Amino acid sequence: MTRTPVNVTVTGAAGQIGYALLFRIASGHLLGPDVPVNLRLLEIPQGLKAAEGTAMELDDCAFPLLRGIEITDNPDVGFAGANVALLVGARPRTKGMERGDLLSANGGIFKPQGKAINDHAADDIKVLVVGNPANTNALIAQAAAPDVPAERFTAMTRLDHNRAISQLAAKTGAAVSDIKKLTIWGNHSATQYPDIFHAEIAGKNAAELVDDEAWLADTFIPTVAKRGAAIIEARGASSAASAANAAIDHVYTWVNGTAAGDWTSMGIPSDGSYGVPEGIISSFPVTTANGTYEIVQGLDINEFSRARIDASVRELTEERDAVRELGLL
Ligand SMILES: NC(=O)C1=CN([C@@H]2O[C@H](COP(=O)(O)OP(=O)(O)OC[C@H]3O[C@@H](n4cnc5c(N)ncnc54)[C@H](O)[C@@H]3O)[C@@H](O)[C@H]2O)C=CC1
Ligand SMILES: O=C([O-])CC(=O)C(=O)O
Repeated sequence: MTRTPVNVTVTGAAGQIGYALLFRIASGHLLGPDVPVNLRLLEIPQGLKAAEGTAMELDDCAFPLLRGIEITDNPDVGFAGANVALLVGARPRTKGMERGDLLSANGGIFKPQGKAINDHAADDIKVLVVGNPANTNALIAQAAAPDVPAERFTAMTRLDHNRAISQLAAKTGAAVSDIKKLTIWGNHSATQYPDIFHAEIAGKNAAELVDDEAWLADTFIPTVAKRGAAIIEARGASSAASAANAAIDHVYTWVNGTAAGDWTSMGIPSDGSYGVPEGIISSFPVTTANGTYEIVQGLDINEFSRARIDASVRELTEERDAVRELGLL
């Protein structure tokens, strides 16, 4: 049986994450090795020529699963019939820009894109926002799409999740594949909280194995939370291949499910679980199955974790209030 191709829209397709992402989508890593895809590349007019160049290279790979590529600067065209949308293009913070300016500039991108998704995407649309500030950009897009179920709008904290697993593996000498049930809570920002209290290393509790709260507070958490800045410092550009890899992981897991005995981290609209105000897009531990996700319930949150979750959630509510004042919600 030939499968109907899945329409995948990528915004910011000519950027550095786009370049690391598109070839992996086309080779079957986003959805699976038997799922054909149509790519829609959405760029601003200045990015169209570079996107055309990338499309030429995609052609040159002769990917068996790639059934078509469309390039546009019109969101209504870019999201038409989209089943999966990866919102990567965003306005970066430039010198002298205040947070309010950044939120306002991104509102100008994510509000119209949310509306275009509302009006033109397929009924089963799944949205991942990568462009920063990812959680609040996802909230802006979601608010502009009242006809799409809110839970289809997600923000990427999978890069933080993967970074945390890697740091924990390095500290304990464990294999990455032995680490399960790690959680990123809150915002994709320096306030995020990587939580190892429920994590397991080869079946044993990670926090008990590490048994070093000073390392947790002074090394692990800041290393994970500030890894983006450290990459910029070292590379002279922000994380691109690892961000693209995390976007692939996020969507693959959402569509294909978490493994038994494990969970992942996704920025999702809060339902009020764990005292996180309903509606804000915050990272939680989630399990996925059949294209849907559920927050892992019943975890015991100790004082150490509570203070850090609350601090990151406070930042998210401040961002929500700021974009509300700007008329973006
Ligand atoms: N959530 C996460 O974990 C991570 C998020 N990021 C964020 O991802 C975003 C993209 O990063 P890069 O690819 O490195 O940036 P980049 O600057 O290389 O590329 C961004 C692309 O977006 C395009 N663009 C801008 N406005 C657009 C619009 N309205 N519609 C369509 N395209 C538009 C630009 O023309 C450019 O080609 C940034 O906001 C970055 O901070 C980066 C790493 C990790
Ligand atoms: O820090 C940045 O600008 C890019 C980013 O989000 C990350 O690497 O986590």
